[in-house]
Amino acid sequence: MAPDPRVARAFKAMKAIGITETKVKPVLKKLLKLYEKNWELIEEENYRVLADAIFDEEDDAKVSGQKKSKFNQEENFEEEAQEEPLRPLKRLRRGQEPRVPSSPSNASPSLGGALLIRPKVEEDELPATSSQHQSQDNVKSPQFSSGNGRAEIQRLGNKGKEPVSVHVASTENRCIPERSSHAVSIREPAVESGNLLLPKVSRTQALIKPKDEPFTDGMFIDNRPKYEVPIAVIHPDSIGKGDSSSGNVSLEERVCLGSPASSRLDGEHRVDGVLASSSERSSHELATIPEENPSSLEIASSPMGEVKLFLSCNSAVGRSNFHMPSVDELKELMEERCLRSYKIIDPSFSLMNLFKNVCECFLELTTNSSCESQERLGTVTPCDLLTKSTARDALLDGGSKGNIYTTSGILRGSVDKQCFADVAPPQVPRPLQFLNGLDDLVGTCEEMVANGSPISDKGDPEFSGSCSLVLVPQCQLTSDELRAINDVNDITKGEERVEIPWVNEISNERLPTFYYISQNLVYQNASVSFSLSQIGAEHCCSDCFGNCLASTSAIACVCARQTGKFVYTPEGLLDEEFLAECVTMTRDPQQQRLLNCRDCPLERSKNDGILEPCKGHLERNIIKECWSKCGCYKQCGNRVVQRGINSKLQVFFTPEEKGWGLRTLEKLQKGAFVCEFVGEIVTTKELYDRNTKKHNCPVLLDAYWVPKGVSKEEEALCLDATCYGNVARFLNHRKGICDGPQPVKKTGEPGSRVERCFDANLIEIPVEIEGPELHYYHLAFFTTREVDALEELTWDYGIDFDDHDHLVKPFQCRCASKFCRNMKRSSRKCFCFGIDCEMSRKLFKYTHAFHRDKDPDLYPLLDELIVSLDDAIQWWILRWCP
Ligand SMILES: C[S@@+](CC[C@H](N)C(=O)[O-])C[C@H]1O[C@@H](n2cnc3c(N)ncnc32)[C@H](O)[C@@H]1O
Repeated sequence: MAPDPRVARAFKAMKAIGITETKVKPVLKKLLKLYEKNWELIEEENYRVLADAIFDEEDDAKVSGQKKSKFNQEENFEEEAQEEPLRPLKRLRRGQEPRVPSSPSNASPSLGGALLIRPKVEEDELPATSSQHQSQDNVKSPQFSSGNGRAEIQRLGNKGKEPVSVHVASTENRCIPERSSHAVSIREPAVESGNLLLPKVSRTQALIKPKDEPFTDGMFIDNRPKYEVPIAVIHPDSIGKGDSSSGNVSLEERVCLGSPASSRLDGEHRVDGVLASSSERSSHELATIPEENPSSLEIASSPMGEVKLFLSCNSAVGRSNFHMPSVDELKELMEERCLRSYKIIDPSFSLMNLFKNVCECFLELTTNSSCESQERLGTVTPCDLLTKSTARDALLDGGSKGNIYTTSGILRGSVDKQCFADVAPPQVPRPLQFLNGLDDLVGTCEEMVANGSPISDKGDPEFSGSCSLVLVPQCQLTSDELRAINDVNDITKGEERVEIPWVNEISNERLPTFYYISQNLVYQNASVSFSLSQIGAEHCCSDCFGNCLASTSAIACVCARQTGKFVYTPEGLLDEEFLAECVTMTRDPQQQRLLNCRDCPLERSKNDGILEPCKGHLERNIIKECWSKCGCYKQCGNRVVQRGINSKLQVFFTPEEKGWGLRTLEKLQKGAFVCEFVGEIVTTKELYDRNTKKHNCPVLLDAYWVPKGVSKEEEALCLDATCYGNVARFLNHRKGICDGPQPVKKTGEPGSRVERCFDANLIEIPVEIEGPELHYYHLAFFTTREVDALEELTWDYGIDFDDHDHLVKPFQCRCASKFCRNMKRSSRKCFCFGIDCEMSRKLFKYTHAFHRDKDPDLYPLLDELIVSLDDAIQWWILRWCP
């Protein structure tokens, strides 16, 4: 008959750690019986229970052998010893001396009556006195024990399910009262073969070195069983007697770790070798571990008598208790993990696991470090914005779970993809940098494993010990790369009222480098002056008070006079009528009014003094906001743009090969202010002097050129956001939202030409804020319609893609709009009307413009005709043109 595969697996697992089948068989049999064939418990943690039971059996066999030879008696002992290995609990009474009565009332006060809460299964199957004896033994002999030097903890099944808990039942406070605030350094106590219940760290999964520490970090994870264990006890006789500061007094005589409350290893009173209530964390002093004794403990005490041990793991200690790990601590931890845990027992040893443990070790020891401490030690330099816990997640999960940058939910996954999809260091800036840094640590660790040699201190003598172990190398990222990484959660670096994160869900490309500014800055020659003396009262509503919008007469507010009404609603949205007007004026070719200047500064700049005919500047509506010189308050409803960005925005990498774009993370109402276009204020001349290829996103501030008759070079201004700019620099050119053929409608009706102009969901509107600097104004973007969350925000650059002499170098537009002006038409010959359809479009455009100016009466008729024809042509083009 084929062996039971589970049995075979158990044999195999044991074989891997050098235990023969002969040894396994009887123990396994007994365990199965004990656990009622609950294999899970046996298989758990790589057959830990089984391995332990076998080891225990071996130990006991030895002990019994010794006893036999010594006393040559106790005939029943062997029988008993044979039973014991079956119960992992047996460990707790190994080496026990004659048992004392089991009544809890007899428990030694020095232990507070440590009781062993056993699983029911044990009560059912073990002699009733057994557990009682165990606990009483421990009560009676409060000595540190670890048998073979290990602190021990056993998880057993309660009916095969629940772990054993060891409770400190007494509420007596065993702390030495009125301890003066002093530090005590205590060496590892001499241990005797065991009487005291101490937690045992699993051989296979030990993450924390158990040698000197009674507890493992794993114990403090909330959803794990809570162990209530007396860590150290004070002999009743020694209380009040001993000089607590005396180095001659033994540990058990002098120290009680924590109050009764803090002796519970739960919640607040975490013990990483440390017990302390969080409220008193600040008043501890630290004793240094003597160099020669790497395994000694650091003990701090507070005036309240609380004592705190700083052992090797501080991950659960609060920030204020930050303890920078020393070389010895790290070494101890590593030794335990690498030498003991891995070398001896773990059958599934792998370098990767080792590596993970190194990382975890490192992180555990630094998790609570403050930024300053990290900086001081030169640790994790490029990673300092990444929380240690997330770094750990990233490291330990290999990024599979994502969530590298957890502070922004939106970033999840994408950043993960970006950082971990590719192993190439430049594309995995932060985590890889971190991993690279740990290479050294791993190397050192491996060396240590191989040689058993301590880690050498090669760090700055000032930080001797710790420094050499914090082996994160010099930052290998360029400052640009670092900037991109650091700005991931907020490209504004705090310049705006809101954070604006970036995300790339498409590729590994990082955000281009630029300097975020939230206000326009003058580059060099631009003549922009905000001197208060220049701004007369006639341009400010000096007579207003409070909120201008609340005043009964809009005209009372000088600022509103320019538009004839307030353009903002009390909700801060653009007035619908005003918005519609702006849209038609800006986007509808029929409504656009192009104004030509005689001496166009733009043409002059472009052609180096050679005057070309002006191509025309769009006439626009302008908003005048109240400002500091006005009588109203800052909260006045006529101040919207100047308050800055208020929506949740995100820079993202577009899937349509448009590069980066901007989107909203929340629904935006129609007429909502989104952002201003901020950049360097440059003269058109300065702009052309720059490399025009690089600077392809300038914005002309030309709304007043004609009326004001701008002719001075320093007053012909543009905004260039290429190097210095705000989030608007990521706004792409309009994106199509219309699907299917558009019905031919009259102007202004849904589906008409105007409707198409809503292709872009933002519109730019000039805003005067500071004063009547007519050649300078702010350019603000407002939504032209309701915009859904995650929708890309776009505006119509107003590019004439056919005009190759344009300031903005045309790009291959991928707006996807049916009405895209950059449709590839050159090769398209259309046979509608027997002419090239590009030509036909132009023809209609110009005819229309001509007739509108020349013959207003003809306009409505012509308009309708053109709309019909143009739509027909476009429909034809889309349908039939090659
Ligand atoms: C103001 S920037 C917008 C942000 C830019 N996408 C980026 O990655 O930084 C303008 C540039 O974006 C690209 N772009 C904007 N709209 C586009 C569109 N509809 N189709 C293709 N490219 C576009 C062009 O390269 C253009 O020069």
